[in-house]
Amino acid sequence: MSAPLGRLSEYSTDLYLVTDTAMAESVGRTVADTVAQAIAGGVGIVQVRDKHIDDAGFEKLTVSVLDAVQQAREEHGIQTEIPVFVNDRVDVAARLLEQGRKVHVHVGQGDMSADDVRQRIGAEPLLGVSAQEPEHFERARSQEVDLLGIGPVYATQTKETGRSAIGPDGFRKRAEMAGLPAFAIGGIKDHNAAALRGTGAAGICVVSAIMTAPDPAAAARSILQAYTGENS
Ligand SMILES: Cc1ncc(COP(=O)(O)OP(=O)(O)O)c(N)n1
Ligand SMILES: Cc1ncsc1CCOP(=O)(O)O
Ligand SMILES: [Mg+2]
Repeated sequence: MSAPLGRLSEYSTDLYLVTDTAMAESVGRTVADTVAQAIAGGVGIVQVRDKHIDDAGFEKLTVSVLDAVQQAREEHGIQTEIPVFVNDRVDVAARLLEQGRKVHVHVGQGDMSADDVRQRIGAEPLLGVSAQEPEHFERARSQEVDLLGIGPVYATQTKETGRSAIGPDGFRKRAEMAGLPAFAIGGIKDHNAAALRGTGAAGICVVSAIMTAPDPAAAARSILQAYTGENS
């Protein structure tokens, strides 16, 4: 059984895009343009992830994504808010929040602890945590965590995770015991997304299959259709 969506229930959680600047640039696009197109294809949550730029560059990148999200929502008449998560950079998120920008935070097991992040950003922003093991789930449940990223579900070239792919069944088992909304991540494409339907996922997270796609809107639409089984 999947966990209730809690504070995520006001969002479209099925498809969560995690950005990669180098991937977007390799196909001649900006991250902001890619995000805008992906939203047209049905992406409902965005995370800004860039391991290479400094904090000032990351802050600028995040502002460009926030603006692109707003513009895309207006252009496509999307009423539902699309939350933008900051990957790892808690200081940047705190600065943006101080400026009145609405951002959320995602951290992994090797990053700042969820309790410390919460102290830094306050109660309102959403907080996501990467988790793989029962003890990670248990700890997250005792903290003010809103969602978990669980994976890699399939093999991925995007991140050196040091872990074997858990597959849809491995994800299902973990989502069942997680007790928090669980997002599947790692190697998810249109040809393997359907296997995650009915696994208790709150949604699926995608990086390369959208960031490098020639048409990010079409890629998002096709992954979403495969996952939900619904035609848009
Ligand atoms: C939704 C989501 N799930 C998992 C991750 C991975 O986070 P982490 O383990 O901290 O690795 P990096 O992304 O920081 O390399 C994620 N980013 N998002
Ligand atoms: C950030 C992250 N965390 C676990 S797998 C992964 C990368 C997933 O990228 P892709 O969708 O390109 O396989
Ligand atoms: Mg991290």
